[in-house]
Amino acid sequence: MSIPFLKGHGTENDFVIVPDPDNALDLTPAAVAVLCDRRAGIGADGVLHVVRSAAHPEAKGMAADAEWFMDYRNGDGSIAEMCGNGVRVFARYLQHAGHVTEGDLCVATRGGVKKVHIAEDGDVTVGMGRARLPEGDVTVSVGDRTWPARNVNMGNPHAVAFVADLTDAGDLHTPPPFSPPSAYPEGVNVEFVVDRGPRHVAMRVHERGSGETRSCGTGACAVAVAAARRDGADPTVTGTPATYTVDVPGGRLVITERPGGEIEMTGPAVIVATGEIDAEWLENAAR
Ligand SMILES: N[C@@H](CCC[C@H](N)C(=O)O)C(=O)O
Repeated sequence: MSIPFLKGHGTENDFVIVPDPDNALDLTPAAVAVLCDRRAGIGADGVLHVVRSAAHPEAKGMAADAEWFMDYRNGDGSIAEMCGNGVRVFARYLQHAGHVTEGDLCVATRGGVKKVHIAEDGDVTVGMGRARLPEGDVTVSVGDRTWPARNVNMGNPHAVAFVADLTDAGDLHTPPPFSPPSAYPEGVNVEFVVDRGPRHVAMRVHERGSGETRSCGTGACAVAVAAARRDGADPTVTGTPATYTVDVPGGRLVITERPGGEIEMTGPAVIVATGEIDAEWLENAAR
């Protein structure tokens, strides 16, 4: 028996996409981890499990507003509240599969219903909601160097540190330690950021549950908000939108914070392959 899958990415944040409209698959954390394994499996930063909202216990309540639920999983099998690049790739999959056409649609996520726009030029824009900026001093470290970090919550937690050079972040193979240890009881995504020009920054990220990735959409939004506040821009106070260009190792994202605080993220989303997973292999490998 085989399980259809697709492979896609958004600014090289890559995903195995598993269409499962009726939520019939038992996609255990171990199964997700082997699918994402870059040597023993297909390889990806995470899995986008595509389920009809009405068929998923966590999404039933959103079914009237969004037909499809993005059941996102990190590469280690853990669950995250939200994945910004994932939503763009999810929308591209829905278009690829003929479930939607260009234009506006809604996607249910654990972070609520997200409005998406698929543009003619190939870019996909997602309404990411508002950022929360919990108070509290946090630091992140690499080796014997430590930086203050801004706490930004985009539905999932981020610690944003401005550094002099992106190589300061080291190899990012392991999660950068943060302090105080109680700051993120459920772990955190850590972004290291440098300035590239006016309202233009570049970042690297260590993602909770996936390691260093080539891009993180929620991370880019957190970085844009942290940079705006550092630069004295707060659209929720001034009523003037703030747009930041955020370069990631895998490409470029454009983030706009609107006067009401709503954040929009625009970037590419690509389907690169379709295939079949050997169900017997998956069952054995995930034991
Ligand atoms: N790559 C994602 C974020 C995925 C979730 C994250 N690793 C977490 O655990 O919070 C994005 O594009 O936002």
